[in-house]
Amino acid sequence: MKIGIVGLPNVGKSTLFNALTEAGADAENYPFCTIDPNIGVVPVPDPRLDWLAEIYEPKKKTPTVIEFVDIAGLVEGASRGEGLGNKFLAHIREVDAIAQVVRCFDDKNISHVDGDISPDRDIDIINTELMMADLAAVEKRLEKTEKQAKSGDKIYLKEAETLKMLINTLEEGKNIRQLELDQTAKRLVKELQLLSAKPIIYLANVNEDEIDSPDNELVEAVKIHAAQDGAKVVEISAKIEADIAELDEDEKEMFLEELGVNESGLDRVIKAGYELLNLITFLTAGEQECRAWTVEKGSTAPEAAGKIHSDMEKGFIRAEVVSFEDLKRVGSMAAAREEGLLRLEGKDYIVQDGDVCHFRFNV
Ligand SMILES: Nc1ncnc2c1ncn2[C@@H]1O[C@H](COP(=O)(O)OP(=O)(O)OP(=O)(O)O)[C@@H](O)[C@H]1O
Ligand SMILES: [Mg+2]
Repeated sequence: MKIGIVGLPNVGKSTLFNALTEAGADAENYPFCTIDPNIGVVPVPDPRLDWLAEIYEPKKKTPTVIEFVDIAGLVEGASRGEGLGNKFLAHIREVDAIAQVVRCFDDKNISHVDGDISPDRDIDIINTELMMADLAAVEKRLEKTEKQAKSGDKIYLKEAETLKMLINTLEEGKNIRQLELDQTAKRLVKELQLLSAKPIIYLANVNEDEIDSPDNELVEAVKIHAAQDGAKVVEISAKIEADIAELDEDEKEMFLEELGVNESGLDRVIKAGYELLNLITFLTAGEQECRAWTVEKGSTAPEAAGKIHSDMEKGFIRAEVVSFEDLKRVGSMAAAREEGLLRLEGKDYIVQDGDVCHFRFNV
């Protein structure tokens, strides 16, 4: 699951990306790897996993991860090929969700491609480029579909009708994500990898000394825009995050305390990204390893087991499940069992966020 960091040039995308991946490199035990200089694997912070590791004292503690992709800056006209636009847009097609970095910091030494600091205009430029790229993709597909529809085949007629609806939406300047999609539309959006259909969060990148300061007009502008898009805003200062990422754990805590925050901006970005991807976490615990795993919301117990090993899914018998909250309240797995909090669940069980699972299976 990948999140693309998108925005105009010089808005702080790489600074944020470096902070995210730098922080990841320090994560205990996690076999951190940079797949590509522009793709970073980032551990998802989870206090539940920390608690389990304290109780079990396992040899290994393994967080779950998401990937961030640092995409080069888009400029106005990207969808017409300006500034290597087509290549960068192709990178965005590959990601599952978009984090749009919006410049809200002021620094005369760092030039803005369009002159002054204006979150509203910047968001419009980026979203317009994404919509234009979508429009081109949909129009191209419509040409093909219209030829196929000449046969009178209902599937193609319906497809053409849907494509026209998508074109209308884009021409009105609306993102595809704002639409309710039927099956045909869903299929087409997926096949065409439409950019304006991807889930989005906005990251308001503010000056170091303005983090969480009230009445920041620039951040307000981002919030208004995001609300129209049904999206969340996370306020960060990529610059501070880059500095924090270089500290060791103790220094980090002291620094955050001084700033009066209990969670780094990076953690907020990672969590928001995780939610955006419609993912939940289940946990496994034992003396060998305590681990957090990712599944899509709505996954069944065998599907979750399959994340661990395909044999576990194929030979699934049942899952022993206790919710993390219950487990923490009673303090141990033995106590959870005694109090009847450890449930036996079958193959239709829908895994819930925070379930601590043990799978029984046959090979
Ligand atoms: N919150 C901030 N406050 C002050 N300066 C910042 C902030 N965030 C980033 N910068 C600075 O802005 C400059 C541009 O940042 P960066 O290289 O990360 O931009 P970018 O979006 O990756 O640009 P490009 O699209 O060209 O790759 C850097 O000098 C960086 O230190
Ligand atoms: Mg960059």
